[in-house]
Amino acid sequence: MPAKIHISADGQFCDKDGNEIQLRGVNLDPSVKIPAKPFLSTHAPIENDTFFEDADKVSFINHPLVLDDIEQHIIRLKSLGYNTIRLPFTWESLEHAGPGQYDFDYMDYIVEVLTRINSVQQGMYIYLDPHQDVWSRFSGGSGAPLWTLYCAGFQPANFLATDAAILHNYYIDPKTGREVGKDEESYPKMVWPTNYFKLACQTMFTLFFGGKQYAPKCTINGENIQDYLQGRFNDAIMTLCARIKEKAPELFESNCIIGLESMNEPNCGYIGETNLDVIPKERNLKLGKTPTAFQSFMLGEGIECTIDQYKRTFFGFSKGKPCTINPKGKKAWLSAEERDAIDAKYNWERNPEWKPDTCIWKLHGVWEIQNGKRPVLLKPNYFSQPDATVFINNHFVDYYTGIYNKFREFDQELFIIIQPPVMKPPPNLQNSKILDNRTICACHFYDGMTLMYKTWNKRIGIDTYGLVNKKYSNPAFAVVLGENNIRKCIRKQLSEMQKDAKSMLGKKVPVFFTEIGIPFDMDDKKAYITNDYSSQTAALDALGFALEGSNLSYTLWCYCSINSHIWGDNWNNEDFSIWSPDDKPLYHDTRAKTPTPEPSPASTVASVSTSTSKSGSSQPPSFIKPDNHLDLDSPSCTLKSDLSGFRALDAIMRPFPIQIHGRFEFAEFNLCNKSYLLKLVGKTTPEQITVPTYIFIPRHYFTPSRLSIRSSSGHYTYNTDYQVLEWFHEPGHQFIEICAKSKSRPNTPGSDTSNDLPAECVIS
Ligand SMILES: CC(C)CCC[C@@H](C)[C@H]1CC[C@H]2[C@@H]3CC=C4C[C@@H](O[C@@H]5O[C@H](CO)[C@@H](O)[C@H](O)[C@H]5O)CC[C@]4(C)[C@H]3CC[C@]12C
Repeated sequence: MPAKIHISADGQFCDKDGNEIQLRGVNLDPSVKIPAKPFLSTHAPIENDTFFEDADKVSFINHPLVLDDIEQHIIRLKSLGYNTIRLPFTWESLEHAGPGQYDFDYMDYIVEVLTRINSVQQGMYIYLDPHQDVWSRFSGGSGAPLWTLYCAGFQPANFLATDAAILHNYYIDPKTGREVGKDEESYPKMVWPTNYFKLACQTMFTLFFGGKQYAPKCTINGENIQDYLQGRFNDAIMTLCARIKEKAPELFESNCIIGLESMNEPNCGYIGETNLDVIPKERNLKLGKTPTAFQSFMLGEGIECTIDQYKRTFFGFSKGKPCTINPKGKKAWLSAEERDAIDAKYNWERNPEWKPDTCIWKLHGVWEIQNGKRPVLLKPNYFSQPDATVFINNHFVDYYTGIYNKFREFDQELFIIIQPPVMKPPPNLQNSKILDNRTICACHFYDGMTLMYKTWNKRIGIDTYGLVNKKYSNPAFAVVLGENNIRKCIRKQLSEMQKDAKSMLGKKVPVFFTEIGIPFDMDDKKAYITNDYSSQTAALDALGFALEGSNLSYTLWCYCSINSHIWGDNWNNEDFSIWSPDDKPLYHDTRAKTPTPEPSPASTVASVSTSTSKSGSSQPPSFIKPDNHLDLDSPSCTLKSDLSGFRALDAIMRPFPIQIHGRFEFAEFNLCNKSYLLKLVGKTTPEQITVPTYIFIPRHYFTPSRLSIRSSSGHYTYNTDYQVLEWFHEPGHQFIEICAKSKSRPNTPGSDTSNDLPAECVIS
């Protein structure tokens, strides 16, 4: 059973004795965004209305994983040294049939998934993520059930005609099953987040967070839609938590489930928009059809509009030819007849003032149609706020208070992970009742350049976090030149995100990167043919370098068991999975490529003591043995843990301190010369040093007989089963440098052989 995770006084994860620990792992798995039965990836064409009509009958069982495959996936992840899983699930998967009609079969399947993960060797730490992207599948992403859109009065079947959302499914030719047109013309790369600025998603978030303030007429069964939606969402999450506790309480007792995150990437909707008649100057994502808010209200009411269109160019996004959209009589809103049927189905009674067939923003006097034909924007500043922090400190806090209270009623010891809007600091919660000592702050990081261009640009980079948070008077100042500076800039961004989060929540709150990752389909998917993953390796290594420099825990986005070269993660053309069954045939064990080690020179043989579990060496927390009978140095040895299928493995597989007997100071893994440096402040223990610092030293780089270690003090044991170095060091400032010796380069650069060898090192 993995040890319980504690939080130290300076906001680091630690064990009960205050030894710092790191959480590393993946988001498992993005397939939860789409139904499994029928299999409705975003490349399933929408041929007729069954997409909508049957949305209440879908099942998500088998997403995230097919039960029988769980063991192999978890073992594979453990071979990377990973100890943590972020388990996304969607509201839709729990409550697709209608409000309060839960899919208990799916919940029981999730219980089984958790149980099976927990039974693989010593299990994993798992936390739950109520995931969403741009509100729901029906508005171009994932998350909420279809009925939530009906609840707001929308007719999602008309989102295409009114440009209320852009859905990948509409860009698939039903005859060929392939995408129509060329990428940039039809469904551009990473166009799905533009839904955050379209009518459907922007309205849903405004209602969810600010319905009471902005849409007081929208009440359902006597409740404002804000309370109705938040209530249903929180109840669904808590029903899942309660079901897990009822069916498998041991998952909580054995430290398998460590906590719950708040809603993934919450969004402010229209809240804060100062002028609905223009595209906000500060919006840095403009791609494809880009209506202003007012234009999207008009389109939603079936009024023809000519709107801006943007293209991705070398210099960012530039305006192309405007485009005229004619909804041809269709509206994004339910007709009276349609709404009556929906209301009868879900037992909804709406405020009589809430007219059907009408834009709710027109209903609230934001705009009107004068003389039966002229649309006029009456209140361009309807959603405007005195300053940019109003949403986060009020609307978001109100929502977070709801889930916080419910979760704390359920459990006081589990972590609650607060997730602010993406790339933005959290609310100021110091001295607030909803900030306790089991709270973690979630951050997500994606490098704008890598994400939007799907390439690793070594020459030009952008300070994405600085840009998003308007830290520059001119966006040109956010540009960085040269790979080294780009790497340092990413490192600086993560550390600033951490600093900003701590300045809002206090230094005692740990910062956890619950999502960070890269697209693997870089350079027009060249690597899938050439097996040259150097761009991906460089991009991922830059993230690894940034994370380890600040001792940041993280779960990579993502591991997708059903990834394919053609459809990526089966969702909106994304391809972020660190592993793909389609990459298995491309795999060559890099160890096999390195020359068979020569018999080690006597001095090296004396450098590290290796042990297996049999030797009685203690077991590091939450770590597994890949295989019991592994003779690593036997020429015939192939790693039993199957690494085939990992992409950019060189950058994913990284040494890291699993548990520090003391405090972290600095770490850096150098991929080029395969060296790892760790600096720490060792604990002052009055008695003999008996507790080591555990460092994950992957065999992928470091062959036990070729380890070269230099340190400021102490002695080591290398546990080959776990790939873990146990370093018994002195108190105070210490360092350790671990290198993989090669035949041609016997010593660490800058050090001679004698320096390589610490006072006490033995190989058994
Ligand atoms: C010169 C460049 C073109 C400048 C780029 C500026 C902006 C376009 C980008 C700056 C920040 C970007 C956003 C950062 C984070 C995002 C969240 C992300 O969602 C999660 O990521 C996964 C992979 O996409 C996804 O599968 C998960 O479900 C999500 O939880 C989606 C993209 C974005 C909104 C990103 C968009 C582009 C910037 C605004």
